[in-house]
Amino acid sequence: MSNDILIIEDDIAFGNMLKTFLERKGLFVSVSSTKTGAEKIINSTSPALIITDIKLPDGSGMDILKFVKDKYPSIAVVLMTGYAEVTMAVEAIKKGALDYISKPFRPEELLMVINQVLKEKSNKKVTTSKKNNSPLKKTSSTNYITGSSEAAKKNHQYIQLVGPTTMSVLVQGESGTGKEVVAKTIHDFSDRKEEAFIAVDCGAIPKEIASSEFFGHVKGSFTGAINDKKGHFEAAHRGTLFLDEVGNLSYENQVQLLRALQERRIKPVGSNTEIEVDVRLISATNEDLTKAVNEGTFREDLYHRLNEFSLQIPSLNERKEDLHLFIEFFLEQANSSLKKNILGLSPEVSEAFKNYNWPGNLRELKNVIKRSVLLTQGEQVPIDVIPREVSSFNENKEIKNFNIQTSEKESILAALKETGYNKSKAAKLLNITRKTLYNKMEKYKLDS
Ligand SMILES: Nc1ncnc2c1ncn2[C@@H]1O[C@H](COP(=O)(O)OP(=O)(O)OP(=O)(O)O)[C@@H](O)[C@H]1O
Repeated sequence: MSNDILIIEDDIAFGNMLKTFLERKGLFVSVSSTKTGAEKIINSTSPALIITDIKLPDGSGMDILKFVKDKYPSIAVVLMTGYAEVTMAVEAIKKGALDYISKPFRPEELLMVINQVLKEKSNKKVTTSKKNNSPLKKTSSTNYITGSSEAAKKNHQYIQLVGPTTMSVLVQGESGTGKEVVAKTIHDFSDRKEEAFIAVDCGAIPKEIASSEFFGHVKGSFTGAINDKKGHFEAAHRGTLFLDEVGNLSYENQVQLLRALQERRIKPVGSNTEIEVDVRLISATNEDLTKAVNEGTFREDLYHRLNEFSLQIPSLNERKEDLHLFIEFFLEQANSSLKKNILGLSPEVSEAFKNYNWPGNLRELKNVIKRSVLLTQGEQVPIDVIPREVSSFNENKEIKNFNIQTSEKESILAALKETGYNKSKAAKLLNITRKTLYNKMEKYKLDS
């Protein structure tokens, strides 16, 4: 596969501007303004990375994502989203997009995302391509911080307890909450830590080639099997196999997986010889597997086999006490990778971060911090470099649930009264920014 980039953007001038900028940085770029044109380019050149707008004249970025995930799962997709489309971007990430970038953005920001994605692609978990037999890689060891919230402390305790056992662990949580990091930490607490930790993205494996991916194949066993290939089970022998997005496995693949786990033996496709494997299994899912079991799409026996111990990772919104720790940690990481020395967030940014609901969880926080560090000139991250969806989250939010007041106006009045007309305190009580409070007071003609 090439290192080419395909930009899909219906604003032709903008697409060409990005192309010129990226080509000056030494990248090979093609541009398409339609979905149909883009699909032709993908079929003929198989780029490494696709950057697509969400709205296209003959379809959407989500269609492109689906097309790529079905046909070329190893191509990375990044979405360019408008301000109002963030929820869709988060949905896209759940469906396999690697990242999104909110418009308007500066070309340097896009370049940073591209470099990050291309770097991650080369170290990333084992995803499979129909075209090339990518070598199995160990994922690099990750830096892990525990957090100080009750939920974080409890989970850490569980990780330490279950780590040294051979129990299968099912890690559940929303996308970007750190499930893979938790899986790697469990591995690091086990006496398998010197052996391989093989991470497999089950959502990226087409079901037709899943058995060859898991169990390997011998040369000539099917068209395209030009060499013997080791499967993930063999690669993880004596170590840990991490199955991410396990709920995405087809029913047939679930049966094969269960058999391998029960018998502790696998047979590569086209071979007559069985191989013994000793693998500790950790799986992750961001969907409710019990629901899938009830609906009959996920095998109950496999579910129990995977779930000898389960961990529920809270969303970032549910662990806001940990936010400052992660901010500091990601800030330090960004400073060191971008060779900058940003000391912290300005008070406005701190406030905005606290109020925002972080639908993409830790991954979103890490990305937002990295981009902000890149764009910050002074010592503190100013409000104008953070994405609009974060800085103005509250402005669009209806004020709800403050005590039992019925209308927004009544809620504001009650909060003002309660705080002796101290606007900062009232805004805090209402969970909005001071600026929003002023706007709302003006709207309702409340004296300040
Ligand atoms: N405890 C932690 N300490 C430090 N960094 C973390 C921690 N948890 C997660 N991260 C960082 O947050 C990002 C998302 O984490 P990770 O990929 O593990 O999430 P995930 O839940 O597996 O996501 P997905 O469901 O999309 O596969 C990664 O860049 C990771 O390094």
